[in-house]
Amino acid sequence: MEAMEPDPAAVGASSSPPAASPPLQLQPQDDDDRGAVEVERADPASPDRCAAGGDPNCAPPPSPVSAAPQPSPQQQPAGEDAAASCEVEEEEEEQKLETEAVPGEALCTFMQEFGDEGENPLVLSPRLKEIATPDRPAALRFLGEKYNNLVERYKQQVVKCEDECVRRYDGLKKKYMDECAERKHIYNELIELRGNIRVFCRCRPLNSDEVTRGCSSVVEIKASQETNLQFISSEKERKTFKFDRVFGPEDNQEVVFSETVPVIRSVMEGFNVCIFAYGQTGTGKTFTMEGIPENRGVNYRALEELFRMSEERKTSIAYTFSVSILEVYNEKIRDLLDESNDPSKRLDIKQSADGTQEVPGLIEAQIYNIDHVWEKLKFGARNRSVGSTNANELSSRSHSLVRFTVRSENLLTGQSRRSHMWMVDLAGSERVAKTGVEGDRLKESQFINKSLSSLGDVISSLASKNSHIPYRNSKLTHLLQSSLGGDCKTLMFVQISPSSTDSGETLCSLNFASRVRAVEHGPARKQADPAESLKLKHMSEKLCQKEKENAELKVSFKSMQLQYASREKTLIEKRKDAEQACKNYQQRIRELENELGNERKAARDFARSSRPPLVPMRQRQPQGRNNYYPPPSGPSRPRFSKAPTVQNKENLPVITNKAHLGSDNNAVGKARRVSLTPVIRQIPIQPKRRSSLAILPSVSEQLSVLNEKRAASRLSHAHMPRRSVAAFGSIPAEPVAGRVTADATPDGAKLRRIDFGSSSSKFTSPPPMLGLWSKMVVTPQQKLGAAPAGGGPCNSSKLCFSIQKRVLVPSPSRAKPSVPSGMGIFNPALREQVVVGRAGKAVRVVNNKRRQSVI
Ligand SMILES: Nc1ncnc2c1ncn2[C@@H]1O[C@H](COP(=O)(O)OP(=O)(O)OP(=O)(O)O)[C@@H](O)[C@H]1O
Repeated sequence: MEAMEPDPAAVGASSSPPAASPPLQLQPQDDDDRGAVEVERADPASPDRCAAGGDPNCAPPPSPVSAAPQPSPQQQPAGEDAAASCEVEEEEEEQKLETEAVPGEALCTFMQEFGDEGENPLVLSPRLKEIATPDRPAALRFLGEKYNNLVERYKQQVVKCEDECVRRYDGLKKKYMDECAERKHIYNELIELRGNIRVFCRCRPLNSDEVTRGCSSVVEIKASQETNLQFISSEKERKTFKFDRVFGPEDNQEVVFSETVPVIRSVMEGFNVCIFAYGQTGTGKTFTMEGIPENRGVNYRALEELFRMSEERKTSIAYTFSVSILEVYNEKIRDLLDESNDPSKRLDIKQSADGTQEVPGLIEAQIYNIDHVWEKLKFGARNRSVGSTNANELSSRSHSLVRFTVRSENLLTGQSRRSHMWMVDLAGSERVAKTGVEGDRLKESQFINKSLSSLGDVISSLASKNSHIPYRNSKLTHLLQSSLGGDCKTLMFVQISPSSTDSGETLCSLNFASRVRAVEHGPARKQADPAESLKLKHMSEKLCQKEKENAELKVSFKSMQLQYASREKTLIEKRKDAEQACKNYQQRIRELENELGNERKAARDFARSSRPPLVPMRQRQPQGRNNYYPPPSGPSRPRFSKAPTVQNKENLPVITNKAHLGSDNNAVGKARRVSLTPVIRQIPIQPKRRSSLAILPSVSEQLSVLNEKRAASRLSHAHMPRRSVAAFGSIPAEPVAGRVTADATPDGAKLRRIDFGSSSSKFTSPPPMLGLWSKMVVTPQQKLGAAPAGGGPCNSSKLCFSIQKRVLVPSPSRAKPSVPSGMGIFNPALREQVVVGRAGKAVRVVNNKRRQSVI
């Protein structure tokens, strides 16, 4: 037989199993096996403990033959005694026996087969019997290792699966919770939209008395179905009721409150809320609403929650709370916070302006913290009418109502709200016969049943949407009017007993609750503070008024806009016309200026050619000092607006009337320094001028006017530059007073013949200087009334006057008139002379003989 060397790696691997998995302790299948296991335990470090087959770390176990130490002849002691040689022989014999009895081939085959194919040790374990006894321990060790590895692998797989399962479970659970929350949220929204009264059903546990009596439960509530309840009317018959939430006997106060809290929170948002408990006597109405000191009910927890919320929101909303507690006992309202407990005090229900029911005179106590409110609740509970009945030791004999008022003011918007939360613990419906009441208790029961019956009627009417709801049939329904059919959120607890002895009442209560649940009273709405509402009402009225005014103003504004638009259009057109006219005028002015320039030029030329002779030398001033020149004989004479005043001259000559009128012309020579030379000044041409020739006085008028104005006489154009401009600048195109000729000169010489041609009617200003000058030179015959050749006597004299006004040098104010009115005409000395100009005391005359001279 070929000896098998032990593989150190296989040995190491087999000798050190994973720490996490203790080696499987195999139970021996029979005595042989047990012996093998014992061998295994006795020699744990045996090199035979190796794996083979599929395990690469395991090599086939060494053959027992090869593994067994072979005693060499040299190792044997020579000359030992007989006993020692005997022992050795025995050992050798045993080893020989073992080697011969256990062939290692079967084990190797087993291991190979198992290692190659066998995954499941149990499949091959029956083959252990085929293996000879000496090989069994090794086979068992091998199998044990295999088991251990497998178990380890399974364990890892299980852990992995567990992790996976936990993860999936958590995900599914979260999804489920989310779905539930979503469903509840949607359902609540639906309920709010439909305005249903929410109904929670709570079933109390069987009490000790019922248990003792062996009463069974007629109610079945499945934990998985939170909204369903099954009423077992008989063994075969079950009736299912559906409510918004069903609480079983095991549900405690916290669970109940956690479902109630969303409704309670609404009161902080400004909704009116009403929570009431209904049910047979002794079913736990007071327990749910008030609770017991060690296990508080909805009232106390709700107020606690409201105070907590107010504290949480105090930065944005300021809340104030007040509480009123009353009871309806035998159809009378009693104020439970009234310390005087005056029985004569009568309280009644009145409808307020905003349509809600109020109890005037009801005490409304301000509360500031939860301890304070708890005191008030305790005080009210102490005053409540309770009595003992067969059904309940402390049976409520009245309907108890706690009204919690929340006033809020939004600190950011200033909006105020006032909302109520009613918490009602109704008296229990009871069967008189069952409760065994009489006397006062019987009377109480009758009142209780009557008011509960009224409540049932109201609910029925609401459910069937009757037009008339009999709220006023009882104090209870009248008080709860706005809660049952109004715009508040209503929550009803229907309390039931599970006992089979109360099955009739339980069924009644469940039917009633189902009807209540079907009532739709429209969606709730937020309540405003009545004072605030009044203020808002006034404001809205004012707003309406203002809106009306605004609308009227808008209409008038629109019409005005239209008016302005049309006026603007007209004005624009007018302005365009005016601009056009102005342009025309300017064009015309330019034309006239050109004409004037031409005429001036012609006049200058003409004057140069036909200048009148000067006066004799003796009468003339020295040439160097005489600055007087006769006026030009034509329109080319330069324009002047202001002649130098006489006052500005030195050696003002004093010309007396005598001198002036005398025949001696020497006196005239003294006015030598008076300059009559006109100052040339460019005067802008004004387009629009009034015609000075439009109205001219007659000769007599001229003279009188001249006398009157003589004291302040100045050249008219000096004072009225516009007139002078008009006189010299505006030349009518058409002759104003017929064709003007210069035939009226003393010698009949024709100075100038002016034909104005056509002209605009707007330019009917005085004729130009040329024309005027021709008029100025008047013959004595003309003075005496002869009609001039051009325009007749009147026109001639007018022209003369005009020319005097415009051309004459202004005389100083102190100077006396040089020519008295009319004197020049009738004085024989001056008959031949015609005054044509005056400068102070100097008078320019035209002499028949000398033509022109200065006196
Ligand atoms: N869910 C509950 N868990 C434990 N005990 C309860 C529960 N409900 C009611 N009880 C107990 O049942 C008894 C009667 O309850 P309770 O006085 O509240 O009934 P009730 O409906 O108010 O009766 P009544 O109409 O006569 O006033 C009390 O002792 C109360 O502790």
